[in-house]
Formats: sequence, structure tokens, C-alpha cells
Amino acid sequence: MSSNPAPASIELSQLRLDTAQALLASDEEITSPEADSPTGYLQQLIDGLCELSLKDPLTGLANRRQFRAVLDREVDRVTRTGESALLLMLDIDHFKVVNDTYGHPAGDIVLQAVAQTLASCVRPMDTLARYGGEEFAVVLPGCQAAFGEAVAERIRSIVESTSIAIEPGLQIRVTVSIGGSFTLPWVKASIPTWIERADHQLYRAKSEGRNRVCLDFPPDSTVSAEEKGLLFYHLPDPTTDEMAPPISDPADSANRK
Ligand SMILES: Nc1nc2c(ncn2[C@@H]2O[C@H](COP(=O)(O)OP(=O)(O)OP(=O)(O)O)[C@@H](O)[C@H]2O)c(=O)[nH]1
Repeated sequence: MSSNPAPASIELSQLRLDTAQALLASDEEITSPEADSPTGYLQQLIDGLCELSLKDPLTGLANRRQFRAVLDREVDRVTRTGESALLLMLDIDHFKVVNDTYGHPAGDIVLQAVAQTLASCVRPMDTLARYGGEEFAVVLPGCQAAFGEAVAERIRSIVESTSIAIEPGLQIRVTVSIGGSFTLPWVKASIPTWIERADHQLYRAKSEGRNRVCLDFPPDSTVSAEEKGLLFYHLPDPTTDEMAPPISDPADSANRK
């Protein structure tokens, strides 16, 4: 399940430490022609650092930092376009038993295999991240409710049926519980609340028996022109560059009389 994010300063110093350790531990040499010049070398170093700061080292998926940036972008897009988006939180079931039975390295192989399976189930426009230990997250932009349910169910079923070779001659299978929530079209969602709603559904999937999908569907409502006006009244009018006035509430003017 999700835990509270660390304060930014702690996260940043941890990032520097992780990055330095990863670079020191890295066996990869910078060998391309661009690396011959000092600027080319520096550019490659910077590219490598950027990569390290955005990727989870074990699975190669987006890490929490990149995931958070994608969520920010997606919330803006939903507010602007009125398209809905789906956030899925996935957690491997009884993963502690895998570690306890086969050892931590086998657990790591399972995490990598599940990450690969998940990557094969989503569209290129979707973002897949490792959210925590054995928890993953997927952001699906422009996702209708019926489509989201089918995708989540397909992911669950493919993970369940995929054998993972954890050592020669030994294959195991794992299952995932999935919780998800949609954004409300036109509404600027609070990211912590969006994550919390998906997490709540994940908790429900776990408590209802695991290896299942629980989604929090958006209420079946359309947003009126007046509501859209209330949401966007502060945006400048592109033809005059002036701020549009707030739409007055008829109830207010009735009260003032
Ligand atoms: N191998 C490995 N294990 C990890 C990693 N990160 C977290 N874990 C393990 O993941 C396990 C999570 O256990 P729990 O939180 O009890 O959850 P669970 O056993 O999956 O049970 P449910 O979620 O309730 O189905 C713990 O044993 C952690 O040590 C990792 O990077 N590698």
C-alpha cells in the first residue's frame, strides 16, 4: 500500500546518494564517439544521471518521481480537455511468502518479471511505474470507464497465467490485486486524493480475497456549461487577453435585492 512521500529535501539528498552509488557501482564504460570530447562526455554523464533519477533500478520502470510528474501533467490535461483518465495501483499478493520461501533474489526476479508482463499489457501512451516495494502503478490517459475495466482485468489475468522461472527448473506464478480510480472530467483533481481513492480500491481488492480488480467509477454526470464557466472563469480571454469576469450566481443576486 502507499506510504507518505518523504520531504523533498530528504528525497533529493537520497537521490544524490543513490546516483553517486549507482555511478560508482556501474561497470558500463562511456564509449561512444561523442564521449571522446569533454562536452560529449559531460552530456552522456548528464543523460545518465537524468535516466537514473527517473527510473527504478531493479525493474527499469518509471520511479515514483517520474510517476508524480506524469500525474501532474495528466491532471492538467484532464482539466483542459474534459477527457477522463484512470489510475491503477497494483500489488503482488502474498509477496512476503515468495521472499520467505525462495529468498530475496528470487523475489527480485519476480518483481522484474511482473514489471515486464505489465509493460506488455499497456499502451505506449500509458505510464507504468514501480510505486513501492511490490506495488506498481499505471496512469492511463484518455481512458473510458468500460475500457479501463477491461484493461485492468486483462492485466490481472495475464499476470495470473504467466509462469516465472526463478531458478533453473523452478517456475512459480503470482497474482496481483488491482485498485483503480478515474478522474472527473473537467475537474482539477487533487493528486493525493486521486492516489488515495485508487489505494482505497486496492485495499478493497485485497480484503475481498486478492487476485481481483476493484474500480472507483466516476459518477455518471455531465458538467453543465455554467459549471465549466465556474471552473475556467479566471482564464484570460485569448482574443483580448483580458481576464473573463466570474459568472454570477443567480442565487446571489436574488439575495442582494
Ligand atoms: N525481493 C524483494 N522484496 C521486496 C522488495 N521490496 C519489498 N519487498 C518485500 O515485499 C514484501 C511485502 O510484504 P507485505 O507488505 O506483507 O505484503 P504481501 O506479503 O504481499 O501481502 P499482501 O499484500 O497482503 O497480499 C516484504 O516481504 C518486503 O520485504 C524488493 O525490492 N525485493
